[in-house]
Amino acid sequence: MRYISTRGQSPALNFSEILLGGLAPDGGLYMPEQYPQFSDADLSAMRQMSYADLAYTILSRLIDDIPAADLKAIVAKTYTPEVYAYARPSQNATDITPTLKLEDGLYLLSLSNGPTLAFKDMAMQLLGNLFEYVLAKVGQTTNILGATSGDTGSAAEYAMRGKKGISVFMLSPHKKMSRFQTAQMFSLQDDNIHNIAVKGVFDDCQDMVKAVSNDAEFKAKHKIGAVNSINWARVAAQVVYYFKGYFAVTKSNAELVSFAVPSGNFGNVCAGHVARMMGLPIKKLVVATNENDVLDEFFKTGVYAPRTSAQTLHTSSPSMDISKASNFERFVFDLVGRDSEQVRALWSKVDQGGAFDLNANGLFAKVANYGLVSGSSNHANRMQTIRDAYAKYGVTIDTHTADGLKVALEYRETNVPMVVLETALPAKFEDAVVEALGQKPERPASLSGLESLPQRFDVMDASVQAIKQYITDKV
Ligand SMILES: Cc1ncc(COP(=O)(O)O)c(C=O)c1O
Ligand SMILES: N[C@@H](CCOP(=O)(O)O)C(=O)O
Repeated sequence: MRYISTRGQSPALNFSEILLGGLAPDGGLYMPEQYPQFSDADLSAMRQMSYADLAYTILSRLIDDIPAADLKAIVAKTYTPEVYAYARPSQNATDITPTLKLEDGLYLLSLSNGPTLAFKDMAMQLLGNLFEYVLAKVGQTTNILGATSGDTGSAAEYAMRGKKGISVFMLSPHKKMSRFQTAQMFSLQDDNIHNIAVKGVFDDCQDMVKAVSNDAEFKAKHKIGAVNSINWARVAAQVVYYFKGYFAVTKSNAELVSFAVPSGNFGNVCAGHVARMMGLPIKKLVVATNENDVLDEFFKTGVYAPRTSAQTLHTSSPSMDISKASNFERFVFDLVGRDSEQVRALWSKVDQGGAFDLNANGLFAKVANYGLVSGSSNHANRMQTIRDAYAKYGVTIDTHTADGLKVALEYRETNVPMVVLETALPAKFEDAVVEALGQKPERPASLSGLESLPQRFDVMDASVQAIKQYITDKV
């Protein structure tokens, strides 16, 4: 499988060649040249597979430059019950992504049972193992530069700590993550982990990462790698759990399923879009945003108008406080029939702080063909949804999952199961859960007292020059 850039001005490359980098040299995002297709017979064969076997079956169609036995071993080592150890008492602890039935036709897909209690572990643990394998093969090291609004950062740091030849430089918005998220990252004392709190919002951090990635000389000199979902491998790994969730709630491939996805950077729902393009019978992909509702605005109006840092709100689902959704470019690439010239024209506006409107050229009307719909949630909605879920189903959910559930309920259809992706465990957002329920959510015993551990981090202005200097000084 070859990978091409959404902006069409970079050479096509193999998976291992795009694994370590972020943006393509032309500023675009890598996409598979074509989507592998899973037939009805394939789906039937995959239905009963373990998570690891399913992951191998899907990923081996996207990765053909790692020997099959090696890829199989990497996947098997990643998706084990020991790595994804947390499970609610009513769930099967050996299931990597257990499904919880809330009521007839409504399910929660638990994606947050990994080491950092968020769905990011699903892909990041695999990335850690893939990086280690590929780096050893080519005898190289890497300095990962990432941006986080709270969960990618800790997932990356837990996946990469102790890995030979890998250092992590993680930018996060200063004082805008939950107490748990902050402590989970900043309490790490490993020499290869560098936490940098940026005076700004997540989008400022992501812009800094993109600017460094766009400086080809600096990128090559300092071997800069990426772990954000601008890295295709993240999206590829996330495709797997849509298949797993689909099989968990259906008996035959003739059934359709809808998924509700708490969204910010559009990486998670982009993986759902890819799964659908590969032949998974998905009816709707419900994009659920918080008050930072740029994506909801697009799917309702056809206008994509990213907001400035000053216009980006600090909410009680802080990991979704994002106004410039990176992976949206991947979806638009498909929407415009993979016409990279059109993508370049649209993003030349976005990259200059502008917006675009897909109504005039008739493209917005085509969005319906992809099953994408949207809605948004605010603080009052999410508090009420957390209370309702607890009262009706006896389940405590986090604020992001609550945004997903709130919007999911607006799009339920008879005979189409709705699966809400649980993107984090409530323990990560304890203060908000206490506000909603008046009691603390449970957390794994190993993480008790996390917030009291000593923290190590540096504070920085949102400056590309400053982060370049910081990396230069440390490596
Ligand atoms: C808990 C949680 N929910 C939802 C999201 C949004 O996912 P995405 O950025 O892939 O749209 C994130 C961050 O990405 C997150 O950390
Ligand atoms: N919500 C994310 C933001 C980064 O998203 P990514 O999927 O592009 O890595 C976070 O928690 O850091």
